[in-house]
Amino acid sequence: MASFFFSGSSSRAIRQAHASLSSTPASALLPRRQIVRSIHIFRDVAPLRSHRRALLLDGQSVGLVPTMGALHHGHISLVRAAAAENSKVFVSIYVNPTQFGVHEDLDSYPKTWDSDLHQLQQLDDELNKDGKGRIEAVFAPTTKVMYPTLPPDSTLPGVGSFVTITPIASVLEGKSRPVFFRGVATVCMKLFNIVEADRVYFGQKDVQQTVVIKRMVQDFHIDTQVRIVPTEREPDGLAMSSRNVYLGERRHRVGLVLSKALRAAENAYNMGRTNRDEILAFAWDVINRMSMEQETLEKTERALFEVDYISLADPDTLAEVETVDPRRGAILSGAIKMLPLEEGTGREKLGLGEDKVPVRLIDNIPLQAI
Ligand SMILES: Nc1ncnc2c1ncn2[C@@H]1O[C@H](COP(=O)(O)OP(=O)(O)OP(=O)(O)O)[C@@H](O)[C@H]1O
Ligand SMILES: CC(C)(CO)[C@@H](O)C(=O)[O-]
Ligand code: BAL
Repeated sequence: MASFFFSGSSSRAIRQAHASLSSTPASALLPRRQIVRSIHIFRDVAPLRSHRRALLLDGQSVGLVPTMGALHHGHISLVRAAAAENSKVFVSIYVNPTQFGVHEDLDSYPKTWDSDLHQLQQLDDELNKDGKGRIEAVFAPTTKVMYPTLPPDSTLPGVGSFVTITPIASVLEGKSRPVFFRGVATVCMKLFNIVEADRVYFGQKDVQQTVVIKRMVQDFHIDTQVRIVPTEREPDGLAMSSRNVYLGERRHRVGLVLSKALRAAENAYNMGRTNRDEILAFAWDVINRMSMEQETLEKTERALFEVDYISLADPDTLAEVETVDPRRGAILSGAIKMLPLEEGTGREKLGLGEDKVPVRLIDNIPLQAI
């Protein structure tokens, strides 16, 4: 049975974390004496580093899974992938302010610390039984730890030490979220420097993030290998995402339009089409039909959405392509914004925040090279 061990934290942080843990039914179930092993929780850099150094001297390999918490099956699949090829897995949980624009959802970003720890603990018990690598540590830094000299700045051009990767970071997601990839690259550079992992794990769901991180690792000669793990989906096809907790059943059902549209375009490619307009027409057909259908419904029945982009792009540069070269493949991706519900019925299952929070959904499908 795994348990948690607070390593090198300030006493206040320890008390807070214990208070948080002790409120979970899971921690109440932990046996009092039979503690076989602990997952370390680090809040600061120095104790993590000395622990990491000991692992290095002991010949252990380390995989890092960066997250913003609110863990779901997508995150769990990343941890599984890390445990399959490293003896020790570090999971970071940190909601990084510099990747949120000033009007974005930093304040409402879901935080589920107790459930996150519980899931990691359960997974670690399972990994132990299967003889796989183990979850060694959770790194949950404070913002003062991550941004030690200046408070984090989400404005442009902004004040502080930043990593910028251009032009990849300015297209697609970067166009709508201009500070996003600067924040992601900056915090990942910090995490990579702190943990010095042999391998780092990212989800295909955030495809542009994977391209930015791979480029950063290459250009800055960071000594780690970047692994990309396939997108985990709900049974109906919706890509799992922490923000999905804000989708009630109506917005969830309508939000499926994105994965369906991308799937239709993928089918067109698989049937031999390579021309951009022809492939994307299949996606737009699905979207336009859903959009028109929603507009004809009553406010109590519909869920409106806005399309940000539907893209067909090169897998390495994310530059839009006119024709897919089947030897290279391509990335089909899209983003839509689910608008708040206008009127409820009083009978349907609502999401967190009663479906009043706008939700950005992103998804992508790699078109395979053949
Ligand atoms: N459905 C998924 N399948 C595989 N990996 C995923 C999935 N969702 C997220 N990840 C990966 O988990 C890592 C941490 O992501 P993050 O904590 O932001 O969760 P998220 O679900 O992407 O949240 P958000 O709602 O903010 O997009 C990233 O590498 C991300 O790509
Ligand atoms: C990589 C990451 C943890 C950086 O904050 C975040 O962008 C995410 O969760 O995908
Ligand atoms: N998964 C990427 C984090 C974000 O959207 O803020």
